Amino acid sequence: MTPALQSHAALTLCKLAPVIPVIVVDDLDHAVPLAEALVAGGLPVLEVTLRTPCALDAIRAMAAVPGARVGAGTVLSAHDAANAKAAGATFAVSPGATPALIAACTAQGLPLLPGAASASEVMTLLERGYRTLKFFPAGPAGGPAMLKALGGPLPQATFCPTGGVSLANATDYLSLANVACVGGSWVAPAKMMAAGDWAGITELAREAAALPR
Ligand SMILES: O=C[C@H](O)COP(=O)(O)O
Ligand SMILES: CC(=O)C(=O)O
Repeated sequence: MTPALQSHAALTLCKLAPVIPVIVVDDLDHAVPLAEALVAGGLPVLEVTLRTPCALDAIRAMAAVPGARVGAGTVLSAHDAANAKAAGATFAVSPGATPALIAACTAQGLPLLPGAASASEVMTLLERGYRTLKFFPAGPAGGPAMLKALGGPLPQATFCPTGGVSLANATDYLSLANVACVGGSWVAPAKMMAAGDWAGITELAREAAALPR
């Protein structure tokens, strides 16, 4: 799958909802109820970070939840990409990008949303054929002002800013012409997951899904 087709697939996913939840699953038992709660609230695209031992099993379980579009986050290597694909991930997200990761996702037909935080990184990914990018870490890298500035010379790149995005500032990003959606962990807080507050998470998802863009 060429990078151009990967970016097309990633953009389609980004357009499904204003927010992609960035999820850290510590307890496999949380995976299915969490996915159900987020989908019920209107957030079907879910990024499960490969940061915990049960992340791949969580992806496997969540991929079976009706309406869920489950991808892997923190995909750093060809090995991660292969594991994510085997677990049923339909897309991969990375904080940056490397030639090895790009080659693996291209070979395996796994749409990659690669991270970039500077004009040179964006230009390098555009050169490789990627037009849908993650802007990471969005807040520390300059926030909405930085993205707006990148949009001047590089309007062909569309972003999913992630890192320091919240309900309070999401609209500042979503109102930009070069932003398709935002990513954030605020819709799946560890405390609410530990408490099994799935109704509360559905409410957070509803608020996020209603954000204008
Ligand atoms: O590494 C962080 C993830 O990209 C999510 O960031 P966040 O917790 O600020 O939403
Ligand atoms: C932070 C990030 O980009 C990721 O975990 O994929």
